[in-house]
Amino acid sequence: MPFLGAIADDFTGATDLATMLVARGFRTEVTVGPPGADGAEDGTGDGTGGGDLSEVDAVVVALKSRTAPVEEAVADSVAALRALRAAGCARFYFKFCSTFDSTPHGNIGPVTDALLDELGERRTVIVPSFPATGRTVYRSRLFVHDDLLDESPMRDHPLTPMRDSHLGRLLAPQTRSPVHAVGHDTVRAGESAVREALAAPGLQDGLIVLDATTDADLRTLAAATSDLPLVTGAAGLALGLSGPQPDAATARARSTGGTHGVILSGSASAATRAQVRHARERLPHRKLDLAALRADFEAAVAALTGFVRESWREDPGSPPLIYAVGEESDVERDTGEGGAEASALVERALARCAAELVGAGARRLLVAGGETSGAVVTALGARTLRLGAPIAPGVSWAVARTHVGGGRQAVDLALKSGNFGGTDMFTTAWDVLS
Ligand SMILES: Nc1ncnc2c1ncn2[C@@H]1O[C@H](COP(=O)(O)OP(=O)(O)O)[C@@H](O)[C@H]1O
Ligand SMILES: O=C(O)[C@@H](O)C(=O)COP(=O)(O)O
Repeated sequence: MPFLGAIADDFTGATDLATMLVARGFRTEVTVGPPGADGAEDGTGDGTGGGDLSEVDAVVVALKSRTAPVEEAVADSVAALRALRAAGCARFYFKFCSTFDSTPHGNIGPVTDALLDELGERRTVIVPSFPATGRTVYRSRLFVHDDLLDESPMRDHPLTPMRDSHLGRLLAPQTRSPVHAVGHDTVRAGESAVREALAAPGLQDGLIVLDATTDADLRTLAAATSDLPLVTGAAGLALGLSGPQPDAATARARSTGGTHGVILSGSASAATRAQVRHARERLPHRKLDLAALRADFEAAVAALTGFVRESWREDPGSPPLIYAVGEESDVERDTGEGGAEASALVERALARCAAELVGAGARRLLVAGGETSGAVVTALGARTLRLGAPIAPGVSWAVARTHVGGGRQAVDLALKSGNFGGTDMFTTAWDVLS
């Protein structure tokens, strides 16, 4: 029976948090949408990602709510919370992005307010820090490696441009709750000091931004907030939680053992572009040809899947790469029709390739990019992912039960956030499966 229920505002964020939970000894399942909705539990209980929730310690609901209209994000998050409570969860975690991706309208503030209302609670903490991926919070300012958030590449994010780094100022226009802060001096002084700070009469109501610059700080914060029914943050805070399994190995789902692999990258992030360039030197690869896809979508997809099948025949040990962006200039930047059309076309093409290739025998899929991952998981008809071997901070393999073309197939699937992973991830991720 799950104890911890989490709500993640995007797909890669869900597997990021789930990666951390498995490392902490929680058998963890990611559900696409609320558990129980649309057949999310298929009741097979066969350990391939479609089992019943009595076999897991934590459930992470993957939503697509980060940039959805506020009302939709709130409604989806509250529905997820209700489903998690109905599944037996007693503690809750709202996972948002470690770069606090949001606009002055939301969605982090309104969703947090709504979850508190639903639980009948008056306060929670805000902890985006995740030092393993370079995100730290000091005096309420969010850093991305050496840069303040608003001086990092997030400054020019197309959907959620982050033009401030002060979490109190970012949150205030989004929430009807008062916003407070507990600074790093208190956090460094340890769990009792933080508990004492949180016990202050002025902090019984509202959203409390907590500083953290190291993993040790996050362990302190997790311990000091263990009695809060709801916490919020990136995945870092979960490193201070302790699951019921004796170790991570016991908590992990076993790989399907399938062989043929493929990498599908729709991400335009700097980290992914470096991974693409590294892989191009070492793996069979094809770049998506947007003109060809526009001219004859079916023929262009068939050419790509044909290339992958041919690569498998020639060298079954080298997973081919299909990618959209190798250099920044590959992105069609038109803000009007052209840009929207290009990104939708790329998502549609990679999603179709994924479905066709699983039909053709692909059993290990590494997908780069949050939006891309959402499109691929949807095309594969996967309703649950049972987390397995870790690849890098925030990225793991998972066992997904796919429903493609009337057939059911368990595959190993890794969803990589654009910003995560070392340069050699596309060539080394497979090692932990074998
Ligand atoms: N050449 C391109 N031109 C325009 N949009 C593209 C191009 N290649 C990929 N995209 C789109 O960019 C978006 C990337 O978002 P995502 O998959 O979340 O990864 P990331 O956030 O790491 O860039 C997707 O919608 C994808 O379809
Ligand atoms: O917390 C994080 O940074 C990630 O889990 C995450 O949410 C990243 O989002 P995308 O870069 O849009 O995949």
